Amino acid sequence: MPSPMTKQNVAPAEAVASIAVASSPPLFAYTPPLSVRKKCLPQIELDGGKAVSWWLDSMRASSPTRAKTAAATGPLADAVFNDLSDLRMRHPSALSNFDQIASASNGKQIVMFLDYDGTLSPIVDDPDSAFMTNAMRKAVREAARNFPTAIVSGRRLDKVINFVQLAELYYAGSHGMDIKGPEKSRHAKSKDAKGVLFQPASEFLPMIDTVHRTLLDRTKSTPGAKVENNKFCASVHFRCVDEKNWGTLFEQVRSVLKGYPKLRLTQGRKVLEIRPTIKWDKGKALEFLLESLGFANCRNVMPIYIGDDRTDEDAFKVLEESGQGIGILVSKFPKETNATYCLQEPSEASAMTDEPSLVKDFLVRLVEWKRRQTKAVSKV
Ligand SMILES: O=P(O)(O)OC[C@H]1O[C@H](O[C@H]2O[C@H](CO)[C@@H](O)[C@H](O)[C@H]2O)[C@H](O)[C@@H](O)[C@@H]1O
Repeated sequence: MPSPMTKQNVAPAEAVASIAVASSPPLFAYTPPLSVRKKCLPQIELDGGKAVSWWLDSMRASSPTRAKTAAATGPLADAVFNDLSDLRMRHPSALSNFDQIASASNGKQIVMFLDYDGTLSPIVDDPDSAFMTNAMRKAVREAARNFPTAIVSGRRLDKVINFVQLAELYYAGSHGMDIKGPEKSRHAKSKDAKGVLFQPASEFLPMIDTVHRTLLDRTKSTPGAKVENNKFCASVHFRCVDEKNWGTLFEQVRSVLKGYPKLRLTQGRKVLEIRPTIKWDKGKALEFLLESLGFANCRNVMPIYIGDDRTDEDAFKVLEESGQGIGILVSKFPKETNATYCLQEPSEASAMTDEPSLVKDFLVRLVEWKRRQTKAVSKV
């Protein structure tokens, strides 16, 4: 059982130094497959030697709107396209292979974990306008009626609850550092799960608050930059910043972080994220929730995690390493991933179909399948 934050789960000074901004590659940046990187040695340093240029490359590659934007053009773009078919073979579509997922889940208790941005809501320019549709809300509500369901987000808890507006869910905000369960749960096996509340980074609250204010001030000269206070972490958005100013913005963020060795920098979709160095992430949150629900060391449980971002990889990795559960990556483009399946292969894509609507289709199908199973069992 993960314990509340103690001195032991704060990364030691050496570990902090090893992930200091100036000397490390980005943790959650889009990384082209090795075959691509080898072909592009002049553009991307494999030894991580030039940290700032590494970060800038990865800022350019984050959240591509077209595959070619991720890879620029020329040999890198060609190599990305050549790797596409290989990645598709390794991470097939969760919808086209639904029967496989259903048969693996047969007789097991599904526990559903859903990321928010880019999974339940489409990616939009303004983070405060990332609303989910009513149809998606209905699909999530139905999922929660049939399976224990948790939203695991980088957002602050109150904001993500406000977007989702469903009382019957478990929520893990701030990349899993702020966990809350429903007052009433029809699913919890363990009575501890009701109203579960866990904040492993609570001692960082004043620090993040100060850093948030300093970032607001330091980045105000960069047009389009947006700083978001996610309670136990802070986000600096560059989606609306002109690419020619990304270097300046990165330096502004780096200059603030220099004073805080207990914070680290990671990257999501067109966003730099400042987080405590504690060993806690979406993967740990998944383990914590499974345990709180009473499914620790349970062989007949099937956790399914759906997410689109680098931060979701921690959860995919936990599932992959435990050999139990299914990770589903939501992405139009090839990415290295620990997920087993993907949603939105090019064959599923159309101008009218965004990734979240495929997530909705998957949830609806899973609920229908579960209902059929329950009916069949009750007839016997
Ligand atoms: O873990 P998530 O629920 O996926 O949250 C990750 C970050 O999502 C939000 O930013 C992203 O979505 C925005 C709205 O579509 C978009 O404008 C931005 O570029 C994306 O990075 C959120 O604003 C961040 O605080 C979360 O950390």
